Amino acid sequence: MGLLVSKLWQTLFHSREDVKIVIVGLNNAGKTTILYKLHLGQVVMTQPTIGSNVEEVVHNKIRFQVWDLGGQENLRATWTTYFTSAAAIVFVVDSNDQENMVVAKMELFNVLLNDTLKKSCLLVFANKQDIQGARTAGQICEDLNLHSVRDHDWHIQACCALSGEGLKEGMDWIAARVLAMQSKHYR
Ligand SMILES: Nc1nc2c(ncn2[C@@H]2O[C@H](COP(=O)(O)OP(=O)(O)OP(=O)(O)O)[C@@H](O)[C@H]2O)c(=O)[nH]1
Ligand SMILES: [Mg+2]
Repeated sequence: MGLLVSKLWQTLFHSREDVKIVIVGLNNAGKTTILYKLHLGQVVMTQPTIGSNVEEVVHNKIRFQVWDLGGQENLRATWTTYFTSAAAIVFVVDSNDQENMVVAKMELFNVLLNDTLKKSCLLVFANKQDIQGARTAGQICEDLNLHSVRDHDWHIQACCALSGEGLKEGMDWIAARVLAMQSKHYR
C-alpha cells in the first residue's frame, strides 16, 4: 500500500522535478551563447567558461535544469562529474571549425562511453549555421559518424545561437524524448 501511494505521489508530482540537461562540446562552439539564448531569449557577451553555468529553461511545460560546461581542453576531464542523472546530453559543434572536427568526434565518443549516461539521449547542435561555408547538419553527421551511435537515442539539429534558429526544434526533440521516457517509466 505504502509503495502504491508513493508511486502515485511520484506520478502526480514527477512533472515538478527539474529535468537535467548537460551541454558539452569543444571551446568556442557556442554552448554558453545557446544556454543564455534559451534562458533569456537574447544573445549575451561571453567569455570562455571556466567551470560551469547552470540556468533554468522551461520548454513545452517541462522545467529543465541546463548545465553548460567549459570546453577548453584542460577542462574536459571534469565533464564526467556533471553527468549524474542527466536526461540529455547536448553536444555543440562549431560547424565552421572543420579543423577540430576529429577532436570533436573523439570527445563526443569519450562522453558516450560514460556509464552514468546509459539512459541519456544525445542532441547534437550543428551551431553557427549563419557563417558562410559552414558544414551542414548532414555533413557533420558524417564527420562525427553519428550513425555508429546505437546505444543512445540521438538527433542532430542545425542551429544558429545568435538568431536562435533551430534551438526550439532541438529542445522540442529533447522534450519529446523526456516525455517518452517518463511514460515508459510510469507505465
Ligand atoms: N557567428 C556565430 N557566432 C556564434 C554563434 N554561437 C556562438 N557564437 C560566438 O562564438 C563565440 C564563442 O561562444 P561561447 O558561447 O562563449 O562558446 P563556448 O562553447 O561556451 O566556449 P567555452 O566556454 O570556451 O567552452 C562567441 O564569440 C559567440 O558570440 C553562432 O551561431 N554564430
Ligand atoms: Mg562557455
